[in-house]
Amino acid sequence: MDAPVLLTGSEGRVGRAILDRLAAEYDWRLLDREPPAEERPGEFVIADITDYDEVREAMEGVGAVIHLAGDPRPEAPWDSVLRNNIDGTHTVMEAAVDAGVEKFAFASSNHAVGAYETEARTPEIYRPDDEFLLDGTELPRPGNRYGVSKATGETLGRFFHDEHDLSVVCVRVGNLTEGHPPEDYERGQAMWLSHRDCAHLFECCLEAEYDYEIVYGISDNDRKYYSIERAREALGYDPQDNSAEHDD
Ligand SMILES: NC(=O)C1=CN([C@@H]2O[C@H](COP(=O)(O)OP(=O)(O)OC[C@H]3O[C@@H](n4cnc5c(N)ncnc54)[C@H](O)[C@@H]3O)[C@@H](O)[C@H]2O)C=CC1
Ligand SMILES: O=C1O[C@H](COP(=O)(O)O)[C@@H](O)[C@H](O)[C@H]1O
Repeated sequence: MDAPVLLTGSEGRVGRAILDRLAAEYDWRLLDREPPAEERPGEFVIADITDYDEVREAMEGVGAVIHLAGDPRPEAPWDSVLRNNIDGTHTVMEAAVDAGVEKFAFASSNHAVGAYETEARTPEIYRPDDEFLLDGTELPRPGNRYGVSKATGETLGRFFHDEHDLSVVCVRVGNLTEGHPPEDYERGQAMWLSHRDCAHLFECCLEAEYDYEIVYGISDNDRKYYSIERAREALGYDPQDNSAEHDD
């Protein structure tokens, strides 16, 4: 990818995991409503993703977008996810199409499918010997309004792909923590995404050729109920980390 890459939500946890490892690899254009906390690579645009004109201007000349900006709280109220996650994602995708962007990676979430974790299945599905596996072909099944907003973002991606030919990959990100998986939290260990694998996965989203994809964004954990096969096949994802290697 030679053209600039627009990274929305660059000041957040996922944005920093990406930039820590890929700062020198791309011509970055960073966008966040918060000013940068420290020096960042490339150009920085302070804007709100619900403002079409500001986002369209930031999109000029961009080849690919990694769209992270939004409210990441599973307990976020409807007015916030409606504005930041649904309207914001629609605005960024529309501006991308209008600017002729080729590729769009959308940070979806495990919470788009959280309600598959029924009482009957849990906690067994969080354990290595359980065979239950979601592979990205299942229907969304959110367990909260935040999950609804992420499933909606995936559907917006489908629309902008089918109607406007934008290449879209929706990454259902698991639980990103730095250095080691969440402790005393089986669910978090099953969906751990290390910083190293996170940066690699989003790099794959910038380099691979695809039409419309939904993939799971987790490390190669022994405990898992999300398949990473589609991410391997469609994107060339080759994760290096495994939460089991951090067991005490
Ligand atoms: N951290 C995680 O483990 C996971 C994150 N995700 C998704 O990844 C994305 C990034 O998450 P985090 O980095 O953890 O969140 P974060 O809260 O650390 O970062 C989000 C960034 O987006 C910016 N932002 C929010 N609303 C905005 C708006 N209207 N206009 C411009 N900027 C705005 C914030 O200022 C912040 O810097 C989110 O969409 C989240 O739903 C999904 C699954 C897991
Ligand atoms: O989508 C997200 O998921 C992770 C993991 O969910 P959790 O309910 O196990 O904490 C969450 O930490 C993150 O904030 C959220 O954006």
